Amino acid sequence: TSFIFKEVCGYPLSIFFIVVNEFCERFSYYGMRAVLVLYFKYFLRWDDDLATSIYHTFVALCYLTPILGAIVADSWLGKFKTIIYLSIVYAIGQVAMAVSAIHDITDTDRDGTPDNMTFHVVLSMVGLFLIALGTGGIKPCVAAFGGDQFSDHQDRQRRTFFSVFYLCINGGSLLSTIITPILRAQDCGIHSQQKCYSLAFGVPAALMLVALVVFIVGSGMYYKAEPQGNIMLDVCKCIGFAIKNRYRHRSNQYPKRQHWMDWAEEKYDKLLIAQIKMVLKVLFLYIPLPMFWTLFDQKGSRWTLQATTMNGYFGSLVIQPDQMQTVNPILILTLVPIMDSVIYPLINKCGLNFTPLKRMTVGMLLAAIAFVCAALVQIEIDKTLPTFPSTSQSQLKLLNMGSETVTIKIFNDFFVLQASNEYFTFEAGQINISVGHPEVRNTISLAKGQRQTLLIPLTITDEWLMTDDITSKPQEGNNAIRFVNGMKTAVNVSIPAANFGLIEPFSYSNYSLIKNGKVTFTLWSGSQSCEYSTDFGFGSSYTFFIPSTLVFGPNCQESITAAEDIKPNSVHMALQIPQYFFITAGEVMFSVTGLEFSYSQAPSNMKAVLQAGWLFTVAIGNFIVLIVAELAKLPKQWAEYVLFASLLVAVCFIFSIMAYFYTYIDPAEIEAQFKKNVNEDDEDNKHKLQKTERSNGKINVTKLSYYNMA
Ligand SMILES: CC(C)C[C@H](NC(=O)[C@@H](N)CC(C)C)C(=O)O
Repeated sequence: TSFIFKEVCGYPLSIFFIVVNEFCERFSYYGMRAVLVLYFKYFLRWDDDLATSIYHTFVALCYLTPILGAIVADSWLGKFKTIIYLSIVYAIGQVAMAVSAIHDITDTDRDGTPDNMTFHVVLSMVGLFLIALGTGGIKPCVAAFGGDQFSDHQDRQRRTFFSVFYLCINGGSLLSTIITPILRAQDCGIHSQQKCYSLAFGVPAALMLVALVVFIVGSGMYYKAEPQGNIMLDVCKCIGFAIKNRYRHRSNQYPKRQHWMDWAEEKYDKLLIAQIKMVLKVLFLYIPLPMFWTLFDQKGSRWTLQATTMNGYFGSLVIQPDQMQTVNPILILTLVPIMDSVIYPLINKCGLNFTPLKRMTVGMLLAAIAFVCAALVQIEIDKTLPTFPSTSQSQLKLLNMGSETVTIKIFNDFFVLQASNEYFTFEAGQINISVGHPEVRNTISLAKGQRQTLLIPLTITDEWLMTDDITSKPQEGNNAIRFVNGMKTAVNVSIPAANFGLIEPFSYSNYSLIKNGKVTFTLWSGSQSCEYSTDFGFGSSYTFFIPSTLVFGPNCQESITAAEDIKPNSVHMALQIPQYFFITAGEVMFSVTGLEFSYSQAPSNMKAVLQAGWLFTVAIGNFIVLIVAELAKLPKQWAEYVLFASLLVAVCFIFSIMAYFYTYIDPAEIEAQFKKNVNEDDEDNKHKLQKTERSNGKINVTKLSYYNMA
């Protein structure tokens, strides 16, 4: 096909449109993904489990659909048309998501909640399906289409293109993951103001349209390789025939052939057989690769959970656990240029031959180191976690509402207490407690595996109360707060984000989860009020005690006491930076190199197919996380991190052996030789092929005979 070829600084101008398209597309994808779980939870009102499973199913689908897109591109429509058509599907999906998030559409009673939830659920599921089809479908095509724009002698420029392409992915995703949560937090609506999910999905939809328009604008400048028929069908038939033919000739009387695919020679073109050999060789090399993604993708799950047990105060700046993930794209934006312009040239200068497969091996090792760092951080966190009771133990603390001294007697031991801020652990199911003079004795039954607080009333002859306390760290860095009312009148406690309700005299509220930062509680009793302000960190639990002596008014703050049930997180989130650094350095060496490697080693008619194969390793990696975590069920999180690191080191060892035996090829050169010799006698071919050997990870033409068996 004809196209206008323009070059800027040695690079085809067309790639400008491709990288801008990728930037906008990744903005659209990651921006939508950033608010998706919250949309499920707060708009569609799904529970956490359903929201999480649908989210992961969607992400997995996004890495399975590339196979479909690649087959359509390489066998039928070509990459250009596939990108256009699937981008339209993608944009429709994004628009469907934005529309599904407009609550006013079905809010007939105008109370701010949709009245026909089925409409919103169905529309958003259709939207997500179209997005998965679009984003996955175009992904292998865009990268391969970008690679196609370079001619055979532009190896260096093509490598730089893949680095810039990766920068755009991360630039787009970084911006959108910052912007869309801000948009979501705005209020919008026609009849009532609600959180603006429609805007948070609408902006990614607009960016996808921009991506499409930018791609179309560059249309006249692209080199568009024509698809060569239904290549995937030919490949399958050819492989099937080779296997059948080999089986038919299994007896020793038939001479062996160099490669099992050579058994297809009777029926299939030698060029096709050679191309299939190239693809199979690379796909074989891919087998160990999912393990890298298994570790890589735990940034969003295990590492974020780890961050929820850490302290996110960076001076006056507070970093939320899930925001730590943005460290990855930020580091990508700095590490890719450093690697390309400093580290790799330096390694070359030292005379080391740092081939793509060696880079990928080092990338895997760096990811394993990242997990060792994560394990070390986890050990530090574990030291600060409270010891919760085992199933045979009970824990008890006391809250003495009066001023009498409390004496606990267990067998022959005595404790003299006003109140206990610490939990006592008991193996016994019952304990005797004596209080005051004259003594009031009580036998308390303890609940196994539980933490409880014994509330000793002001008048000790009144009924004693036992509360069930929290037995795990509050989720997502929240703080679990409750109030005990020691007054003779009911008290209402509220903060702007939560209402603890009316707490009856000598009673207590349920726990409420509140975010970190400064919080002011307002206590009401009749027309009297009291304001109590305090600062919360991450992951703590407190029981606030309102004493009978509380005097409402400006100085009431001092009378209220806080019992710390669970200490706030003390290990700082900054300690996660080394693990992020190593995993991102690993990503640059593994993923950027792998992207380029998959392109450069693929035959011309199966470039997108190999890109899809590369992305398929990401999908498998995600499944392995689920399987290993489920099977291993290690009691300690740090042990699981060490297990994953060890598995990756083992896989890395296997990969390095496979890589050692891999010979780099130049598919274009091999294909050119075939085309040149197409009319010549096969026997002559063997001798005509040059036996030049260009190693250094580039091409080994002596291997041409391997692909060109006569
Ligand atoms: C193959 C993908 C996993 C690669 C790529 N992801 C990244 O570059 C990440 N560093 C982005 C980050 C925001 C998770 C992609 O194409 O999305």
